Amino acid sequence: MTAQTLDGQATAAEIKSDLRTRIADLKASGHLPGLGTLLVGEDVGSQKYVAGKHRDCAAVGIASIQRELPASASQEEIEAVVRELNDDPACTGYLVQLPLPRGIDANRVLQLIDPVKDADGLHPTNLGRLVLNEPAPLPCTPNGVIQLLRRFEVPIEGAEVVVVGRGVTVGRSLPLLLSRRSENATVTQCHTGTRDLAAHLRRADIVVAAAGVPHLVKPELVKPGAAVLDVGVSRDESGRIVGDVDPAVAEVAGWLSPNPRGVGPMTRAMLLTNVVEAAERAAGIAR
Ligand SMILES: Nc1nc2c(c(=O)[nH]1)N[C@@H](CN(C=O)c1ccc(C(=O)N[C@@H](CCC(=O)O)C(=O)O)cc1)CN2
Repeated sequence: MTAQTLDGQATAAEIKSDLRTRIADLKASGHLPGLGTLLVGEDVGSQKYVAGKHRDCAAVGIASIQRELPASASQEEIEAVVRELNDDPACTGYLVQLPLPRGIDANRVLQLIDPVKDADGLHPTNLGRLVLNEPAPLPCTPNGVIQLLRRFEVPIEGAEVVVVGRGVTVGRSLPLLLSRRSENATVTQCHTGTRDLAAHLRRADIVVAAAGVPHLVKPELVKPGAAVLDVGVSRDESGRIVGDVDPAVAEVAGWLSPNPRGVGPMTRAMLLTNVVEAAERAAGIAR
């Protein structure tokens, strides 16, 4: 068997093309969406991701507001920029790029973001809304995973899903999304405390690997025909991405997301979607 590729790059391009029309409608009604980013420090990966987000904005017609601080910035300096972005009317949605430098209380920073402008869906109010099943901006990578599964018609209803990882941006909220009535999956969350990861993986219909452990998911751990999504990002000596999934899994799986060009571009497409939806809400445009 050779797995069907869950092509995130192509899917994200389709989503962006749909968003262009909505952005044109917003602009025609005098509402210009603007995405703000705050990048603290010089992490090369984070710089790349933020640059990609602004490239996407330029491509679809969203205005960009880029704020940067050095790695030495204090908690107070970071919080001051967050307050500025809250008050800036040109910035209709924004995010603070994670991770923040060591010593910074990221939760305090996230809590300061105006929930209405939370483009990442990571503000505690919006995560709480997700728990309560109320409308809220959805966390970008988890929503990107769901959209990729839906668009490639991977059966989710009733599926046994294993999510490996419990980080703030993916692992914590993905099980919440997958277990909503609209998805109806049965989800097992695995992490470093899981006693027999192999046993969980072998019975999964869908595996989402977001542990940050290179090639953690090997072909012999995957049920034939399963869908496998590779979210993990590690880098080799030359800076190339090494995912959580051994590429040889393609010989066993029914679907496999490449890495790069799988879930990463979908994360960015979902961010743009959140910005457009927030601008539409502000403009009173119902969808
Ligand atoms: N505030 C946030 N911080 C972080 C998030 C997040 O959703 N919000 N997620 C990750 C990083 N991330 C988004 O910020 C992200 C990761 C990967 C990509 C992407 O497009 N990757 C490309 C490859 C790019 C490369 O060559 O390095 C791909 O997969 O094809 C976009 C965004 C942590 N921080």
